[in-house]
Amino acid sequence: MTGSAWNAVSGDGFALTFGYADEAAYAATVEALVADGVASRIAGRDATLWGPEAEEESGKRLGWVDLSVRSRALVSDIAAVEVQLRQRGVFRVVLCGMGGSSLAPEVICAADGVELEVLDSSDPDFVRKAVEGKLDETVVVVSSKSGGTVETDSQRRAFERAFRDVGIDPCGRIVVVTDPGSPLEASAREAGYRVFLADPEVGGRYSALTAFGLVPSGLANANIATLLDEAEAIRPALEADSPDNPGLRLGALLAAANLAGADKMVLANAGSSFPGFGDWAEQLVAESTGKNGRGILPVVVDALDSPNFVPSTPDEVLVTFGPGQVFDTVRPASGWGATVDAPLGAQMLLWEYATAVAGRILGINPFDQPDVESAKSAAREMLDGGGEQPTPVFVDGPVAVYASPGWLPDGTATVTDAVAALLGTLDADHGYLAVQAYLDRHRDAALAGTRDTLAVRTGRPVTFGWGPRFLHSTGQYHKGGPDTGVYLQVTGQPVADLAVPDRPFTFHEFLTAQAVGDGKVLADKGRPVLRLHVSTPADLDGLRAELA
Ligand SMILES: O=P(O)(O)OC[C@H]1O[C@H](O)[C@H](O)[C@@H](O)[C@@H]1O
Repeated sequence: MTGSAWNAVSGDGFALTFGYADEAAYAATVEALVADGVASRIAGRDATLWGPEAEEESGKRLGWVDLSVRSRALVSDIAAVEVQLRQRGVFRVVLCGMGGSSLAPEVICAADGVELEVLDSSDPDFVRKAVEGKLDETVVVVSSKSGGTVETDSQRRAFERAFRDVGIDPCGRIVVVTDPGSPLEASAREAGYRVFLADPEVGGRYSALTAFGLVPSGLANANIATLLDEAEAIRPALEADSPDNPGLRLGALLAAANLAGADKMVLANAGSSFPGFGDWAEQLVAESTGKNGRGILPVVVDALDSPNFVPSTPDEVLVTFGPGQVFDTVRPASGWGATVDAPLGAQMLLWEYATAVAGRILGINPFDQPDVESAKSAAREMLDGGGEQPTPVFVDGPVAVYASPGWLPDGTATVTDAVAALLGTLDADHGYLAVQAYLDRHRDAALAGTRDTLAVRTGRPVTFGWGPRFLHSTGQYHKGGPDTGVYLQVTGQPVADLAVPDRPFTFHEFLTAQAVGDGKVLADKGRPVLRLHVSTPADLDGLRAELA
């Protein structure tokens, strides 16, 4: 790699390589971590590592370090339920849950090639399709750590109604995963549902190896014992106060690059069998570090030749997972890069360590999410009728255009000009564009291709997130991280709306309130937000062409 040093560490089941633009800064960072005994102190659940302000939260969030041992007992309990369900002809597993309560099982099941339907949406067309599936063969896992997430509660209500409508008692078909003492635990016990309690000392995005990751994956027949074995195999290396510790190395690299101005991490699959890992790591890194005006922005790309990876910008660290050795040919513009090769369970624990380490170096509490609540309360206000209903700035054919104040030139009258004006606000050195689509992520999947086209068009880092899924992942970074983002929201009319049983709002009203509420929080922070609202799902084709 031109202009940068290059190094490698490997051990039992893992191999990492690192490129760094500033070898001295990187080496000093690793040395300090070793001298301070950071790895063994994380393993020993030392809550003082992130400073006095973070201590209270850290004190109850370090239970993830030895889950590869403590979660063992769950494996047989889950297998017993799985066998019972299969004997009763129940083969379809649907998971209702947001963020940390669904991203891990999604990648675990995909890696194992087993079917798990993840319902992490409030889009009415998406929800309706899930509740109209083969209910006689369905078990629904309702996962929520807090037990108070409105999306998950609404999805549960929709399934309860759907089961009853076809004469199935939801009691034998709903399995709940939650923290002890949550409101969901109480209501689930009252309803007679099977309840798995998770470890309350593990935060959502670190919960892959708790009941949150294991119950839905195990019921879908993924090999969760192997996943725990993989994590257990790498644990000694991660707990060692050594410069060869891969968690220290990766955390130090991400933090040193960040301090040197490379504050975006472009993440790509280099031949691993778990391509969806990027979405899981995205939540872990973005929500853990994106706060107090700082942080690491994950930019998940589809392939090793995707724009932002090739070519990259000087503010990007390039990171791959899997055995591929792309840096033989690809040169990160920043000089900072890493390849991380390990099996899935090991990757998960390694990235958790690396994130906690990066948080310590950057002076960030990696266990809280102080800005997530703001979007939730703005959405609540909209639903209660307290929020001002937005009016479009103009309508161009099938697209109604909304803009936050202060950046759209007067007289703008076409989608083309509005998009060009938004992209024109991007800072050439540090700016990034976030595309946020509050749509049906299966039906409208082609829209995700706009990430690449807009990255080419702008020459800047571009992220793509489905709403409301991203609100529980990168949403924290967008609101709490550096003031460098510009935001393109895409919303639309559903084919048909759907009532949320026994609630005073429909799914589409809820989804709209989430988009408008989050847009308002971003706008209140002075960030440019453009919302394009299409009249029918078919109009998205035209919009895609417009964004190319
Ligand atoms: O599991 P739940 O309590 O329903 O939370 C689901 C998600 O909600 C919030 O958005 C948090 O920021 C996430 O970290 C969490 O994973």
